[in-house]
Amino acid sequence: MRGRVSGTFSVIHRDASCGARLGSLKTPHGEIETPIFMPVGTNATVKAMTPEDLWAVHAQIILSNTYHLYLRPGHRLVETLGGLHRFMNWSGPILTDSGGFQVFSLGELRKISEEGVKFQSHLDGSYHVLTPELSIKIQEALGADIIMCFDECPAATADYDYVSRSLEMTTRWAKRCKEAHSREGQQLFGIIQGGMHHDLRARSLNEICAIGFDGYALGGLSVGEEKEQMYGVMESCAPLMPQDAPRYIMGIGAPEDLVEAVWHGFDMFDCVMPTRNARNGMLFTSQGRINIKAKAYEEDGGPLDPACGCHVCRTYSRAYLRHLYRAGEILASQLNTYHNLYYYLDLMRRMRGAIRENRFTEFRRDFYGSQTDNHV
Ligand SMILES: CNc1nc2c(CCNCC3CCCCC3)c3nc(N)[nH]c(=O)c3cc2[nH]1
Ligand SMILES: [Zn+2]
Repeated sequence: MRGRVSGTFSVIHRDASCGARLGSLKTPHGEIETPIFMPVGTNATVKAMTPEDLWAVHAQIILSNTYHLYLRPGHRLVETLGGLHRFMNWSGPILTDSGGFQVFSLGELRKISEEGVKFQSHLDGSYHVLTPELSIKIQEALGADIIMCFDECPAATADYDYVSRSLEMTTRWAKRCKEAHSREGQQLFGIIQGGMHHDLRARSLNEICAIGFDGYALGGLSVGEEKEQMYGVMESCAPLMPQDAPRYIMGIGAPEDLVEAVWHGFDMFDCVMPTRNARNGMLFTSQGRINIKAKAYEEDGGPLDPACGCHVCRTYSRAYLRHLYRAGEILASQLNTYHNLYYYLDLMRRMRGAIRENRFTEFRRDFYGSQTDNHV
């Protein structure tokens, strides 16, 4: 099975007790230490965070998206203005998703064919056709450091035959993406589908790896399946994936999912949870998740998370954060997002430390013990 195409990723250290590994991924905009969480920046912004805030919470790489930026403001405009890095003033690495998943989760009417996906914009109802070639052209115009193949992510309810036929089309699309990709220095990752069926996953994995990409993603997860199903796919796919290429699981996940995936040997993750939950007052802490709007915090002068070293936890009280949230203040989104991203990125930093010291299995056991998930 062919490994990666370019030599930008290296495994620095493996924890002998499990699949966890420490890696380094070089990009034109800097080097990424893995395992790493990638904050999601849908419309060329990580909502409620300035680039300075992102550096302060130790973000290394952020995500943006073909679907959103193609529809607004348009990828050619972003290209004319110097590309996405210049446009949003983010000088670190950027990864863009290929848009297929968003067409299915956001677009209104959509029709899938061998050519690509015809859809109606969720913004103004205009009709568009997104093809593998156009997706690659958009991502090249945006100037991301890592771009994704255009794929189909079947619904969790799709039956075996549908998933089987879909992965075959995703493989044909992956070949077209690799053909269409010509931007030097920009890495292209392949996406493995196959639903929750281990035989289909192995087939997709072998087909995608045979084409050869700079990195490999597990798609088709975190679409409403049971955790056991998600973990089962991780467990069966990790050993089959090239050892010396980055492994990215798309759309994952909750903190416990990240710990599980790193334990199995995955390197890169993205999820809207830390940013979206922050705006809804759902905050992650060393003792589990808390709902800051709860009355229990009305007179709580203590820090959000005593174990967190972030600016928010060193400066504001839970009572103040609750007040801001109930008052609908913009600052509530800013401070809550800042903390949640700091928590996620600090969790990744602590996992990297545990791998480096060969104690990741203990880290995983202690982590599950700490998350009382009190949901107050
Ligand atoms: C949430 N669960 C989930 N997400 C998936 C995603 C999206 C990953 N996040 C991308 C960001 C989303 C917000 C805008 C910026 C890009 C998936 N993407 C692709 N291409 N294929 C999947 O199978 C695929 C599967 C996914 N499952
Ligand atoms: Zn904090």
